[in-house]
Amino acid sequence: MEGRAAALGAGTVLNALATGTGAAFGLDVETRATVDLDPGTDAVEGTIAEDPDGDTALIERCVALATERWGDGEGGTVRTDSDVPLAAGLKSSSAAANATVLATCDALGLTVGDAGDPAAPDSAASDPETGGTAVDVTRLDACRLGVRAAREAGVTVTGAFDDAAASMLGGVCLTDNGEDRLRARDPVDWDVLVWTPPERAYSADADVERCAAVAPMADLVDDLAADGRYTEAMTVNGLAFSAALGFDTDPAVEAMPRASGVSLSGTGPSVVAVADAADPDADLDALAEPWGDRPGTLRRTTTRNDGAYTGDSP
Ligand SMILES: Nc1ncnc2c1ncn2[C@@H]1O[C@H](COP(=O)(O)OP(=O)(O)OP(=O)(O)O)[C@@H](O)[C@H]1O
Ligand SMILES: O=C(O)C1=C[C@@H](O)[C@@H](O)[C@H](O)C1
Repeated sequence: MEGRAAALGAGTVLNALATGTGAAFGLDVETRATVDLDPGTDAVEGTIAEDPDGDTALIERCVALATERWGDGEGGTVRTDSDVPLAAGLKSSSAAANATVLATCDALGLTVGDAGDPAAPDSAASDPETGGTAVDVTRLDACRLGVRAAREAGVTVTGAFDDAAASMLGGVCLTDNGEDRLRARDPVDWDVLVWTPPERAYSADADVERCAAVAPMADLVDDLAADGRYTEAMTVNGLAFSAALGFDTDPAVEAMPRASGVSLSGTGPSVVAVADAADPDADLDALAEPWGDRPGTLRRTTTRNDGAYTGDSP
């Protein structure tokens, strides 16, 4: 019983650590999971290809919760391999959890889709009565199970349903992380430049009190995002949370004349700049020059609106 799936990394519009409301958008970087279920055991053993000594508790918990919910409590093995760097602010834990839950569904022979989720991308074709496709598991349910696993594994502060929804569904997802509720989802088509400094920052270690202090700015970012002004929202978010978490704001200042929006992603350290095709001033090639002089890596990518999938391709 082998199953495979992949889920997206994501960038931040609004960090939820101040108010519990967050927003993130799917990036064209993937984490893939392969799950092999064994009905003869309930033990799960995980491996992270890029980090053989990495903590596998999250992905092991994802398999256990998924077989408990949709299978017969089978154990087995799970392996992730990823283009999303760990602890870099690009939502590696959300991508790993989503890919693992979906790969477990795939191994159980379940169909996964968006039936019955009005906010999800293909819900219009979801009703069997009207000729749509019936599914066994919705992607949002799978996403919520991964968030539960992340809370139980202690790798998140709020549950990070914003990151998980963007990783699972693609597009910009605005969420209430207290209730694991998707408030809004919007497709976006941006070019993206990501600068990842050499250091790493685990979300679970972030200074939550400092983040709470910038709650009035988070409310402003929420208002901008709710109006669909995502690029301005992310720039305000980046300035506020860089200040709260002690990150340099110079990369953002360098980006502002050359990007439609720029933000510290998650709890850092990556900084993500986006270029909207309709913005005549955005020029990520020009931004790559000053950012390229900084230590660390530069990555060019785009947004994705399709999200996570089972099997080997979307
Ligand atoms: N590719 C992966 N495969 C398996 N587990 C992972 C993977 N990435 C992250 N994890 C799990 O999630 C934990 C937290 O990782 P990390 O801090 O990177 O997640 P994050 O909160 O999404 O942060 P960031 O947004 O900075 O990437 C890791 O210790 C590990 O247990
Ligand atoms: O652990 C968490 O709850 C979070 C971590 C960061 O990625 C944030 O960007 C996100 O909004 C919430």
